[in-house]
Amino acid sequence: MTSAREIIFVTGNANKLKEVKMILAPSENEPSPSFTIVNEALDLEELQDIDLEAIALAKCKQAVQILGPGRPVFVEDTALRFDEFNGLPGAYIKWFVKSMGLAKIVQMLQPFENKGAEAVTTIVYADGKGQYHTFQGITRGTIVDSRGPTTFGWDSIFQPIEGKGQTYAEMEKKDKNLISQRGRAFAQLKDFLYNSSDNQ
Ligand SMILES: O=c1[nH]c(=O)c2ncn([C@@H]3O[C@H](COP(=O)(O)OP(=O)(O)OP(=O)(O)O)[C@@H](O)[C@H]3O)c2[nH]1
Ligand SMILES: [Mg+2]
Repeated sequence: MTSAREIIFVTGNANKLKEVKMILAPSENEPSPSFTIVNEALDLEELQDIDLEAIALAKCKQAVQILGPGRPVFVEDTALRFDEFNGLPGAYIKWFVKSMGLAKIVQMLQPFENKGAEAVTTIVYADGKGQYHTFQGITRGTIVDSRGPTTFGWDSIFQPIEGKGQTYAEMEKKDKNLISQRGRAFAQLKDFLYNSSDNQ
């Protein structure tokens, strides 16, 4: 029996890792994949840019450089774009959450009627043969006063349009994964990895 090929997910974010493992796992009637996901919690430098694909690609190239070529690796970068702010904070949301806290982020939109936002996850996968592949998922929603546990980033202030009026933080993980930007982006990576062993 040959052992499963390892694919490395480089992230320092335990909440992302948990969701991604769930999303990439085989569903009930799917055979087990020929790979396993392993985590490397490298602290990668992040490009300061508006271009989400450029940020994720730079992150992945850095991971390949650190881990060495020939190993399949992926990273993801997640942004929260406010309509009223022409897409900002975008990838900078991490620093807004860290420095200001959720209540002040909600307050930033108070003068405006439009509380629309979109969550975007951009994945870059390096296939071990020198090719980079990009996948992106988007979920639209509204910024609301914090509801639910505040254990993951801005989950408690983002209410997806397609949910049942709940914030991400109030939803069961499996329900969040069905409609989330991460669920959508990783469904594409899953398809790509499951449908050809050449891709690993
Ligand atoms: O409420 C949330 N629901 C989500 O679904 C979600 N996904 C990411 N985030 C947060 O948004 C920033 C992204 O920054 P980010 O992509 O650079 O991540 P990170 O630096 O934490 O990890 P990584 O870069 O090592 O993978 C970080 O503050 C994350 O905590 C989320 N918050
Ligand atoms: Mg990061």
